[in-house]
Amino acid sequence: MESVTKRYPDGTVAVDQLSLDIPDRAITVLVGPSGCGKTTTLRMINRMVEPSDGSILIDGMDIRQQPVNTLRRSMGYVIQNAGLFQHRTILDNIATVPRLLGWSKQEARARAAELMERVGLDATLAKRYPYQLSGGQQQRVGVARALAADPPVLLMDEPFSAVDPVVRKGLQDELLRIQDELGKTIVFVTHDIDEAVKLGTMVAVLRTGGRLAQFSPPAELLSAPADSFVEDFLGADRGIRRLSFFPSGRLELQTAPIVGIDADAAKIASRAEAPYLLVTDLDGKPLGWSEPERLTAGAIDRDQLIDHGRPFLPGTDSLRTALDGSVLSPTGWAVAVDGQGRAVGVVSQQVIGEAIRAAHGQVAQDLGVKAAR
Ligand SMILES: Nc1ncnc2c1ncn2[C@@H]1O[C@H](COP(=O)(O)OP(=O)(O)OP(=O)(O)O)[C@@H](O)[C@H]1O
Repeated sequence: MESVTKRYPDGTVAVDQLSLDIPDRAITVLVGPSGCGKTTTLRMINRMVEPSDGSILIDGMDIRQQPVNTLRRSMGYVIQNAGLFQHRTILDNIATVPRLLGWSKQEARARAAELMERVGLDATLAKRYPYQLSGGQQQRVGVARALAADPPVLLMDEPFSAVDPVVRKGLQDELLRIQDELGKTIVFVTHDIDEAVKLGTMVAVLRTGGRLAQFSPPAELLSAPADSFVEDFLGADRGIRRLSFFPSGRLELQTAPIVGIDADAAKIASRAEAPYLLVTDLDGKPLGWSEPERLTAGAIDRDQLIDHGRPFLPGTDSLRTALDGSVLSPTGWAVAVDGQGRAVGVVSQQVIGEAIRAAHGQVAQDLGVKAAR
């Protein structure tokens, strides 16, 4: 987008000289307060709204150089409340665009069935009508319909705003999974900064009047908000949320404080220096903490153990999850597990704190290098 401005006939400037370099095969999120011009920006990309000034290029070509129908066919469009055709079955809703493109009914329905599976909809829903589906299921249908003709670009306007937080999280995870498989160029509008940070490869924060406040990867947004508007918009627990982008894989784990529930007296005695021991079942899965002097060899009482909090997977989970585990555990130690849930080590809040400080230092250094360039 090159200096794109939209002035509506009544004089409202919805978007003001917006320039954005939207990366392909990634998710770019437009976020900002109500009325800041997000929807207008999105609709200018598929020419539902024409810019008053500036130009929009895709792969270097001005979008005005091709017929509007050709342009729109290359772009799936998903809106809040899915916007499904109420009188068509789910399968036919999804098959709409392939049918418009001249596919046979059979081909279009086969494609629709494939997409239902891809977006996590059970095949038994195919014959139902939209009103017979939950809000979350309807949104999945909306996504499947937008993907039906396999467009390279997907425009999504607050697609998950109308569903409850749990369903919303499921839809977000599903979108990330689908994106991993399909690699579309997605422009996603939301007013929810957490959604933006979770989904975006790049996040454009807009302020009222359609002006760009910041355009950054989410980790950078959280680390270095451009000004007080962005900082306020990011909210109070920015520091904690930022930890989601720091990996936990390099945390130094201790294995000495781990003992099996069948541990004998000698073993318990050999570990007595640790303030707490993590007791595991015979498969190695964590059961809880205990102070070594409280453990009776051969007869460890599960009911006496202290809750071990939520374990984390080193390498997969972030430092935020590790810290959360340590905060939830009354001992202040977090438990690391493998994919099977077996304890592979434990780590203290102090060590996590050191890792956080090191990660902050690294980010500051990276940002410094970038600023100097
Ligand atoms: N057709 C129109 N005519 C005049 N003004 C309009 C028109 N459409 C939108 N606007 C105005 O343009 C501004 C931006 O609207 P837009 O819908 O793009 O914002 P938004 O960021 O998507 O808002 P929301 O989060 O509330 O959906 C608002 O002030 C809005 O009132």
